[in-house]
Amino acid sequence: MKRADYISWDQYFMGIALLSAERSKDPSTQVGACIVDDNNRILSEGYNGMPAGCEDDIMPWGKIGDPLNNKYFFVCHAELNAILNYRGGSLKDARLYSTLFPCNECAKAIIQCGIKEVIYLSDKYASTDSTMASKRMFDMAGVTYRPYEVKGKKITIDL
Ligand SMILES: O=c1[nH]c(=O)n([C@H]2C[C@H](O)[C@@H](COP(=O)(O)O)O2)cc1CO
Ligand SMILES: [Zn+2]
Repeated sequence: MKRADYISWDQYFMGIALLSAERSKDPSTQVGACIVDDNNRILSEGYNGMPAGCEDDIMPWGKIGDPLNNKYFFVCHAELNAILNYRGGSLKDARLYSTLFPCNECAKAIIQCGIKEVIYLSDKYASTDSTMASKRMFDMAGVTYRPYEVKGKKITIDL
C-alpha cells in the first residue's frame, strides 16, 4: 500500500515558495513565489530582493524616510522575480503560489504573462489600495485567487 502522509501539490508548491522566501534579505517581510504549469511541473521561483548587481550591503533595507534611502523603490518583488526568472517559453495558464498576496504592480505582470490562478498564504496588506487594486484587476481579467489552506503539517529540514 502506498505511503499515506505524503504532501499535496499545494503543500509542495507553497513549501517551495516558503523555502524561497528564506533567501530574502528583507529584515521585515520575506516573500517567496513559485510558478507551476497545469501538469504540476515547476516553471520558476523567486523571492524579494534587490535587482541583480545592486549590492545588498549597500542598498537600503529600511521602510521609512526619504524614498531614495528606503527599500521600496528598489526591491524587486518575489512574484515579479519568479516571472522574470522563467527561462522557458510561455507562462500562459500557469498558477502562481505566493507567500503574500501580490501587489498591484505584480498583479499587472501576472495578468500580462497569462497566469490564470494565484494561491496566497498571507493577505496581511488586504486593506491597502495596492491589494484592492490587484483584486479589482484579477476579477476583471479572469485571474482567480484563493487562500492557501494551512493544514498544520510540520516538516523540519536539517540544513
Ligand atoms: O506582493 C508582494 N511581494 C513582495 O515581494 N513584497 C516585498 C517588498 C518588500 O521587500 C516586502 C514588503 O515590506 P514591508 O512588509 O516591510 O512593507 O515584501 C511585497 C508584496 C506586497 O506588497
Ligand atoms: Zn509586487
